[in-house]
Amino acid sequence: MKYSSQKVALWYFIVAMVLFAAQVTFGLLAGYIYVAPNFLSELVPFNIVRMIHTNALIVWLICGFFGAAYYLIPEEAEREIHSVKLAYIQLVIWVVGSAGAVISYLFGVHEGREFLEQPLWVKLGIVVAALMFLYNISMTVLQGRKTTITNVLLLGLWGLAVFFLFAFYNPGNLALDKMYWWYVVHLWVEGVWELIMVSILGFLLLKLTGVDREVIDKWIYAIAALALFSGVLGTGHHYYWIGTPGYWQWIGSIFSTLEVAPFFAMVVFSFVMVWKGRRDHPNKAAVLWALGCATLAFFGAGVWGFLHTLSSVNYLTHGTQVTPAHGHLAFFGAYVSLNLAIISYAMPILLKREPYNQVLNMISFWMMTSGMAFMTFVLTFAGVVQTHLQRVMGEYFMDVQDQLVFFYWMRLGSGVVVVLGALLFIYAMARPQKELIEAGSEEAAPAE
Ligand code: HEM
Ligand code: HEM
Ligand SMILES: [Fe+2]
Repeated sequence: MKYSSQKVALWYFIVAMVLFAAQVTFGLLAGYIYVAPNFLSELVPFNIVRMIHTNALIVWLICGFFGAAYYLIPEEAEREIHSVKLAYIQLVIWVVGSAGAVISYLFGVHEGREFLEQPLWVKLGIVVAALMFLYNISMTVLQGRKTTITNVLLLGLWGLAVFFLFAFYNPGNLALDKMYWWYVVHLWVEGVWELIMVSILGFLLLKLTGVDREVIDKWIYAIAALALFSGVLGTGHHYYWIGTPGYWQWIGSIFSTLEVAPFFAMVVFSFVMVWKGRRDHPNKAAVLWALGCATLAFFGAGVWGFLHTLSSVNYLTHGTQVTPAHGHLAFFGAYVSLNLAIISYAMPILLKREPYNQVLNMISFWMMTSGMAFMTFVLTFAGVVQTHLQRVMGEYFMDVQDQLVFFYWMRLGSGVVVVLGALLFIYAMARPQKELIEAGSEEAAPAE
């Protein structure tokens, strides 16, 4: 750790990991309700469990991004964070808001609109925390060295905050409501979050492989441009059936197909950097997560996204189990893995524990990855069967659901593996380093 204010990141990562554990646990609960529909139905109905699962996901991913920014910006800008105190106040607001949202949901208080269910006061809290954050990191960058990594990261984080503002606009007209809803949901994950992804990956590859900064910079700019070029009009793939004009079928199909390009470029980027890299970095787990992130994002977002993105295909698959098959692998590959990569890299340094025992971390990678991959396959099969029976043969929704129960059991099984993997990851990060303490090797210099 070069700058003492980087320590703030540690607390963001800890909060992120606690919420991560909660998120996957509620996923498991939702998966169990799918096979035992009456479970908890009076106490905490399925829609509330699902809400906590998806909201906790978004909240911990963003908390991880905050941590990543507080960790890497001092190193990139070559100065301490503008205000450490502000960063801690921001975290407190974040935690209070998250807890407030969960408690509200448990009492059935929410605003509807998937992913944006937070009560108004929580939404306002999110904006206040985001403003504090943007002010803090922007001041740090403006007064320090400006790099491609900080430029693109800042653009992504500002974009994240700006598009969230559409959560406050809730028109009564259902078509308009849906249109603006996608401004948040789509323009985040297939727009500005990709900028966050490529800049954090770029930072990790820079540190882990020792490749020249100029090379990394060119890739970052090219990928950021590709992401925005394809992703903005790619929003059209959500405008097929909501009452928007027919030309969206063409625009959405063409531009969202192009969205595969930035994800493919990120795979090439990561592997080429690791192959070219001169540095044999001791943190193999972080390298594994970084490569896994690019690869799984390509499959989850790119391949599984393309599967149902052409309007002629989406006409049949819209809202079937194909959608969560894609949603799970895309979120896991792109943004969960990204966070776990930067946490794997930064936590040992923040805790002055490097080189740490990475075997457990790497086992957790394979557990989570194989669990999520299996879940994706199972849901894809379920989705194909559902599409055929329900959309082609015209059978009733609930009759078809009854025939899919075998797939839902397998989804539950893979979910158990994912949750165990997640807990193992947290344990691997938090575990005191016995070997090191015994060997008295505390002076082992932490590699950057
Ligand atoms: C990391 C990036 C991505 C993430 C995290 C992601 C996540 C999601 C999620 C969660 C949904 C479900 C939304 C809902 O209805 O509630 C969704 C829908 C969809 N995604 Fe993605 N996605 C990503 C990238 C892509 C890409 C690159 C494509 C196309 C190539 C794509 C195509 C689609 C389509 C067509 C739908 C609508 C499914 C339907 O009609 O039911 N996604 N995505
Ligand atoms: C880090 C891992 C996970 C991520 C990123 C994730 C993400 C998501 C997302 C984005 C959705 C909304 C999907 C959509 O609208 O298409 C969702 C719903 C859901 N997830 Fe997860 N999830 C994860 C882990 C799990 C686990 C371990 C389970 C356990 C079985 C699970 C079970 C469910 C269920 C049952 C739903 C509701 C699906 C529905 O309404 O049909 N998830 N998850
Ligand atoms: Fe989309």
